[in-house]
Amino acid sequence: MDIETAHTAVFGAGSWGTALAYSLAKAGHPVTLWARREDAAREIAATRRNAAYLPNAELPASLRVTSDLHEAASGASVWLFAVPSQSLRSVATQLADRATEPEAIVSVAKGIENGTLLTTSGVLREALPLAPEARVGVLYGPSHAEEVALGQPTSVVVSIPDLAIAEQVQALFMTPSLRVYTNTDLVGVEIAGSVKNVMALAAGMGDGMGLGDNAKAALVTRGLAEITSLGLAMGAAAHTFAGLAGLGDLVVTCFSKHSRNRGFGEMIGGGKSLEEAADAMTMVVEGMKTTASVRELASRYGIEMPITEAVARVIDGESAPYDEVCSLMTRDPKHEAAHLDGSAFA
Ligand SMILES: NC(=O)C1=CN([C@@H]2O[C@H](COP(=O)(O)OP(=O)(O)OC[C@H]3O[C@@H](n4cnc5c(N)ncnc54)[C@H](OP(=O)(O)O)[C@@H]3O)[C@@H](O)[C@H]2O)C=CC1
Ligand SMILES: O=C(CO)COP(=O)(O)O
Repeated sequence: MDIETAHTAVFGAGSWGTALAYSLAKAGHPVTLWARREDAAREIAATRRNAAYLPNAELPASLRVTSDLHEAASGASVWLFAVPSQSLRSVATQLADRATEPEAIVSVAKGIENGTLLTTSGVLREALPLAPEARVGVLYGPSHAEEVALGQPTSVVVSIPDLAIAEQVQALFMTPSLRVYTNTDLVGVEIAGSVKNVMALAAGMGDGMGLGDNAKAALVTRGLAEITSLGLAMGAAAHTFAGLAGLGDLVVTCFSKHSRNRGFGEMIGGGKSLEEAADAMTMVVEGMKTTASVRELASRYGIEMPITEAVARVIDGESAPYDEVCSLMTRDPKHEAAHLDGSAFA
């Protein structure tokens, strides 16, 4: 891939797809942004702004926008999927016939598909069977779109099985304000980046209930223990959970004012019903559906995930956030590193 001329198709014109398309275009790379609605594509193209999802970025004139999926894919060396994880399959399937064309296929959607329990690269491998598996991966890490659009320093990680391709994608996305690392532990990066949304819902509930910094620090730490134990059981490398997709993304999502997952949790913790909170959201809250998938994965791999269970019970309307805090605090005593020594949470 010639980094200077490589054309990227960004599928999904929400906040993250728009921010990444903006970053690439501003760096001088050819980019086409696909929006599923024709009116949205027309408005973005005409105003050079995505008023609904990322109003602060003025999109370069070079950035093409279309609602025609095949037009967006045409001639692209990199396919970047930026639609919600539960919609990824339906979008990718439409491109199945031409999946041999791109040199890299990258998901930035963070979630675990309901039913199949697949991570997003797994969904792409199934939806695009003609694509060589070594070219399919993810770009994850602590990266709120609003800050990327402002050029605030941000570091992310690209994970694609073929390291040479990962390094090309790394070079393509690198700018002075967007630093990209590589990591070949795809399952670890995806589990870390997806399960953190469950923890961010819990962090937000704590914020809504007025819990303090001690509680948030404990949640992040024990949340990371849960994520790590699930990831290790699924074959991930331990170092990933201390990296950008692990600790990095967990911290930013649990603390940031920009996080939709944390914000949604805050409304629930503050006493809003699930319906009221959903009505107040205009953007995707991935953790809501991913929680059910993570709960099933925990059961499949025999991993105890008490925070995930607590979030799932609140989402299912089986209990209230404060009751779950009390239950978590009064569980049986444990060794802090039980999840690392193979004895699991006996
Ligand atoms: N925002 C961020 O800072 C970051 C987001 N991510 C991840 O990126 C993914 C996308 O999130 P984000 O851009 O923030 O989401 P937004 O809620 O900002 O936008 C969602 C976008 O997806 C489109 N969309 C929704 N449903 C479908 C569908 N069924 N088919 C096709 N397109 C659809 C929406 O189109 P329409 O307007 O027509 O509904 C909209 O363009 C998520 O997995 C998220 O976790 C990752 C890192 C950072
Ligand atoms: O993944 C993200 C930041 O890295 C975005 O998180 P939210 O979806 O909670 O806003």
